[in-house]
Amino acid sequence: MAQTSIILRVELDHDKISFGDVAAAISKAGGDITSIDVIRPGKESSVRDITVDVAESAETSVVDALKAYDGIKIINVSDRTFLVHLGGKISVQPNVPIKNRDDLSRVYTPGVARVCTAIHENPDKAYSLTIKRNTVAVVTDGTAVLGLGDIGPHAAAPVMEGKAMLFKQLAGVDAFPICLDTKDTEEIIRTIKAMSPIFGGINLEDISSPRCFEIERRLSEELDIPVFHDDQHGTAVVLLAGFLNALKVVGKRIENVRVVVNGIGAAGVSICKMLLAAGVTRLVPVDRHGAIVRGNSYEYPMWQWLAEQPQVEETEGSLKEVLRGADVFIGVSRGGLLSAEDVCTMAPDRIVFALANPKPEIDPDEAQSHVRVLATGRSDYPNQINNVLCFPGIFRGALDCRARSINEPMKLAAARAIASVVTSAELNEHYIIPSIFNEQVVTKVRHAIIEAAILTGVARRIPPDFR
Ligand SMILES: NC(=O)C1=CN([C@@H]2O[C@H](COP(=O)(O)OP(=O)(O)OC[C@H]3O[C@@H](n4cnc5c(N)ncnc54)[C@H](O)[C@@H]3O)[C@@H](O)[C@H]2O)C=CC1
Ligand SMILES: CC(=O)C(=O)O
Ligand SMILES: [Mg+2]
Repeated sequence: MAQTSIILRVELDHDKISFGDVAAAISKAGGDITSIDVIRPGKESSVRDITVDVAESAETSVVDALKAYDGIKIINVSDRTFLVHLGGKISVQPNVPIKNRDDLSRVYTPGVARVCTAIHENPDKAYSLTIKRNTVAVVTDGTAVLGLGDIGPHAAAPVMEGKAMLFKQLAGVDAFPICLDTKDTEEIIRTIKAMSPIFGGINLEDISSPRCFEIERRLSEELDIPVFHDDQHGTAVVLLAGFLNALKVVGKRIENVRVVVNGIGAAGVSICKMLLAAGVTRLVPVDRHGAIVRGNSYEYPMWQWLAEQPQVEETEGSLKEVLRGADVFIGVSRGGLLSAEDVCTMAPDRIVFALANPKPEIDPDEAQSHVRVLATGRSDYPNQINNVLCFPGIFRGALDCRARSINEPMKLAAARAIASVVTSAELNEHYIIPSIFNEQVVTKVRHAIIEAAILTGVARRIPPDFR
């Protein structure tokens, strides 16, 4: 069950209520007290901050239970998730201090002019003399933010700031969130191209399909730095890693399994492509209207491409109809589409990847006892399939070897690297994918990316540890 943590600031009238009564009321309403701070002690009354872990669904019950008591005044209820967002989550820090005029004249005018001239004479020097070497733009237009949809560029910012934090903490990459106030494909392409000189790579994020395909394709062709739409390829890379390991757990072979992928948008298209490249022979892509079927015609080029692949089935039907007998379900659509009854129609030893965020396609608590392997995009359940397992290492590797692009062999190598972090001795139903805090993940993905970039000729520099 999804948990949250709240801080209740309360004033207690000691003649009317004891702290023991408050603790009992919180516990009865489903809360678990994890810490207590006395903010203002006093004989007659006191003010305390009580931190409570509680299921998201029971948050209001805890507050309502306390309101029912005489002698307790609720001064404030803070949600700890909101508290970590106060003032934004990142900032820019200088690498060198400016302590005197001499420092000033070197980091800024007049000294800086000589450095500008050197870059003007040799643009490659931008990599050694500016932040370009280590900086990635995380760019969105706010049109497909998590599973929340088109919530706009302002509302998308907390996700992009979060990604920037992860880039830095996990891989030492400086990433900057850019939230564009336009949905126009050409304007997005023009804007990203115009700002690209300062960046060593472009991570596109939460841009809805089908525009995201054209934006990525054009930018990849027109820029000489890597452009990577993480919702497409990051998700597909991590999914493939989990998929390969899940098949090992249930003892099925990739060429025999029937796979249903629901939601053929940014993530779904890339997942289908990667599954086919990895050897899946029976694929059923599904979107809102039902299965995408071999031989039919479709308005979106990517759906049309799928309908022309020999591995795509000819069976028409709704999601629930085509799910019958499937070995694997992969959802990258929206939350709450399936029930336990639906997944029970799948083949024995079923594998379910319910990846919609924040609410999976099926409630994990409901699905758990009916499937052999369950994975979601969430951090509060085992087997978290999240592109954060991939993008820090991918960009660390791409920046270190100054890759021109991130190609298919590099993505496949990254997927295998992630899968390999889980050893056969460790592999089980609840551990098909490593934790994002496993330090081997970034190291192995970086190594795989550089190796594949060198082999495929897109590396412009051989990092010292590869010489
Ligand atoms: N766990 C992870 O690492 C990731 C999860 N996701 C999640 O996957 C979902 C989709 O993300 P994107 O591909 O970026 O969005 P998108 O907007 O590009 O694609 C969503 C697709 O789902 C389809 N869809 C919507 N409702 C549907 C329904 N009831 N049945 C079948 N198809 C339906 C839409 O028509 C669209 O084609 C989101 O919930 C997102 O949070 C996306 C990327 C990474
Ligand atoms: C994880 C992610 O990128 C998404 O849900 O959109
Ligand atoms: Mg995303």
